[in-house]
Amino acid sequence: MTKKVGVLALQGAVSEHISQINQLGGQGIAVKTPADLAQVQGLIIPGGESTAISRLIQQVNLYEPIQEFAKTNPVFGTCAGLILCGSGITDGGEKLKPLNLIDIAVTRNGFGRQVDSFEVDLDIENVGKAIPSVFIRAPFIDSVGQGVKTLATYEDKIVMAEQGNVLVCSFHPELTDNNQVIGYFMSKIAG
Ligand SMILES: NC(=O)CC[C@H](N)C(=O)O
Repeated sequence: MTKKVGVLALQGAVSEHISQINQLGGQGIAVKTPADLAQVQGLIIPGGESTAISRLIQQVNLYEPIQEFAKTNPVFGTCAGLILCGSGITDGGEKLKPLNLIDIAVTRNGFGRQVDSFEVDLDIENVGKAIPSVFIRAPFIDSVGQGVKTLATYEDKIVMAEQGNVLVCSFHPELTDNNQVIGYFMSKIAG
């Protein structure tokens, strides 16, 4: 059966995720409402601007539905989506209500102060070696709680992790031709 994979489509990098999902044999679906969410078996929260996405999640009444969804279905937060899936923001101050799906504390724009955007090859546990990864004003994970597994680091910073159904990464897996990271997420969705 074709896996229906939602991409939260309120703001940010939506279409590139949908085309990778489709290339991998799934059906990518833009999720804008709780009714859309009810149709999918996994959800990607994409990169973009985390405070804007946070505000929109609350406006369209998706905050609790996403939390419920994540109890039984895989969720993948990329870049701004990682910030939203986390449980706290170390550098604080911003009006952002994280979804608390994975026990990580995050620094926003962690690499952004040094250089805005860069590409590196990462060795990612469970996924593969030398995976091209694009970082754009990317956050990093400062600390992980018990039960969170680190999958990749860059310059000693945690940039990819998972806890049960919930996967997060600092970079944009949809922006290269390599689809192994999104393929890994799709393997977590029951067939
Ligand atoms: N590429 C991205 O998603 C950037 C995230 C952005 N810096 C934020 O904090 O929301």
